[in-house]
Parts: sequence; C-alpha cells; structure tokens
Amino acid sequence: MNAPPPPNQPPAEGDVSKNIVWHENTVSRAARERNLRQRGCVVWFTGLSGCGKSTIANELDRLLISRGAACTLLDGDNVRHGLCAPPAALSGEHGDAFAERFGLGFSPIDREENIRRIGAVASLMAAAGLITLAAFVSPYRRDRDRVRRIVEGDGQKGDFLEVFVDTPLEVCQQRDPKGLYKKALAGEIPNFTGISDPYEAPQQPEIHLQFRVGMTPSDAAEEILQVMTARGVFGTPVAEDKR
Ligand SMILES: Nc1ncnc2c1ncn2[C@@H]1O[C@H](COP(=O)(O)OS(=O)(=O)O)[C@@H](OP(=O)(O)O)[C@H]1O
Ligand SMILES: Nc1ncnc2c1ncn2[C@@H]1O[C@H](COP(=O)(O)OP(=O)(O)O)[C@@H](O)[C@H]1O
Repeated sequence: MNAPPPPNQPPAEGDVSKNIVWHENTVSRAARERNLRQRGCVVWFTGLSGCGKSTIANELDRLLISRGAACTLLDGDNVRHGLCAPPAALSGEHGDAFAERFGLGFSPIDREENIRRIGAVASLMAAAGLITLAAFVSPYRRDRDRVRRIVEGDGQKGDFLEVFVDTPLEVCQQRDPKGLYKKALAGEIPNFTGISDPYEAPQQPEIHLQFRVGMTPSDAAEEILQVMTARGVFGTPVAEDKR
C-alpha cells in the first residue's frame, strides 16, 4: 500500500483534467432566457475604492428590479466574506494550511484569483439568464479582460459590459466612506489601490462614468441602463432562434 501524502500537500493525482469531461445541460441557455424574457449578461464595475461602484451598482440593481428584470449583484466586500474570504476567516473552520492555500488577500496574485473566481461565478449566473452586476476594484486589466473572454466565450460578444467608475483619487480620498484611505496613508493597509498599489484604467470600457460634480448615483444608473438598452442587453425580447 502507498504511504499517504505528507500533510499540507495535495496527493499526486497526475493530470486530473484528463478525467473531467464537459456535460452539456439538457436545458439550454436560450430556454432559460426565454422564460426570463431577457438576455443574461455581466455588467462589470471597476474603479478605485470609494469611487462609487457599490452605490451605483445598487442603484442600477434597484432600477432593473423595479422594471421586472431578473438580476443579481456581486460586490467586492461581500464576496470577500464568503467565496473569496481572507485566510484569517478560514483558519478556524478549515485549519491553517487550508487557509493559507485558499484564503485571499490583496497581493497581485490574490487579486488575480479573486477576479478569476468571481468571473467564473458571474459567467454561470449570466448563463442562467441573469443580469449580473459585479462591483470589484479589479485593478488589473489582464484580469478583467480574462473575465470578458470567459463571459463572451460562454455566451456571445456583447454579454460583458465594462463600467469604468472614473472618480479621481482625491475625491475618493475625501469621501473615504470606510476610513480605509486614512489607514492606508498611515501605512496600516499594505497594497492599497491608488496609494501603494497600481490601478490600470480600462482602455475601451463600454461605459465610462467620468466624475462630474452634481452627478448622482441615480443619474449614473440611468446612463448605464441607456447603454444596456442601446446594446440590446436589456429590453430586447429574446428570439426563439437566438441561441
Ligand atoms: N489593499 C486593498 N486595496 C483595495 N481595497 C481593499 C484593500 N484592503 C481592503 N480593501 C477593501 O476590499 C474591497 C476590495 O475588494 P475587491 O475584491 O473588489 O478587490 S480586488 O478586485 O481583488 O482588487 C474594497 O472595497 P471597495 O471600497 O468597495 O472598493 C475595500 O473595502
Ligand atoms: N455620484 C456618486 N456616485 C456614487 N457614489 C457617490 C456619488 N456621490 C457621492 N457618493 C458617495 O461616495 C461613496 C462611494 O462609496 P462606495 O459606493 O462604497 O464606493 P466603492 O464601492 O467604489 O468603494 C458613498 O458614500 C456614496 O454615497
């Protein structure tokens, strides 16, 4: 009999991907979308902490629900309480080795895994016909572009709308709704986006919400809804033969 693998090390399984085979669902995406009378899509908010991602995404969620849409909202802070919890939140239940391996912080590679997991979940939600709103700092262009490829690969081009909430750093710092900038500037939070970590702005976002004095979250949500409507991801009946 083989000796068990040493603790904290996965068993040598070889290339398990060879043993995983895609199974086509009996119910198609088109059938789900017809029932919901809408197209599934992902609306991805990106921007600095405090730029307004959560506030605007919540406003859009409310607007969509009031118009009868089936939608859901994934938000950075909330997802980091569960699917993408930090090591300290996992160690009690799962132990230190597990927490170390699967818990996420804010290093570049941890953010990459955070966005990869969320991208996969968002794509599944869109494939279930939901309008999926996702609000994450997602500072790296490559990570966001990967999510776009996954969502559009699972569906069709146009299923991913990137919303750049372009609020200047100074305004975010002034707002500082959670007091995080104060802590980051005092050196209490390492890798803080905009202070001690980079933010790569989108080059061709579908929606560019440039900060202007007087623009309310409700104005911003209306602007996004207009683009969604113009691009046919909201308010266009799903044709029988579309997918
Ligand atoms: N180092 C550092 N940098 C940026 N943000 C930080 C950091 N530490 C904690 N926070 C809080 O975590 C929220 C960002 O989580 P995300 O999952 O959206 O981040 S990322 O997409 O993986 O970059 C972010 O939420 P928002 O303020 O809503 O953007 C912060 O509340
Ligand atoms: N036009 C605006 N759009 C979005 N948020 C705004 C706006 N004007 C002021 N705010 C305020 O700015 C803060 C943005 O915080 P939040 O939505 O949590 O940002 P993020 O999710 O990007 O960290 C909130 O306190 C919100 O009330």
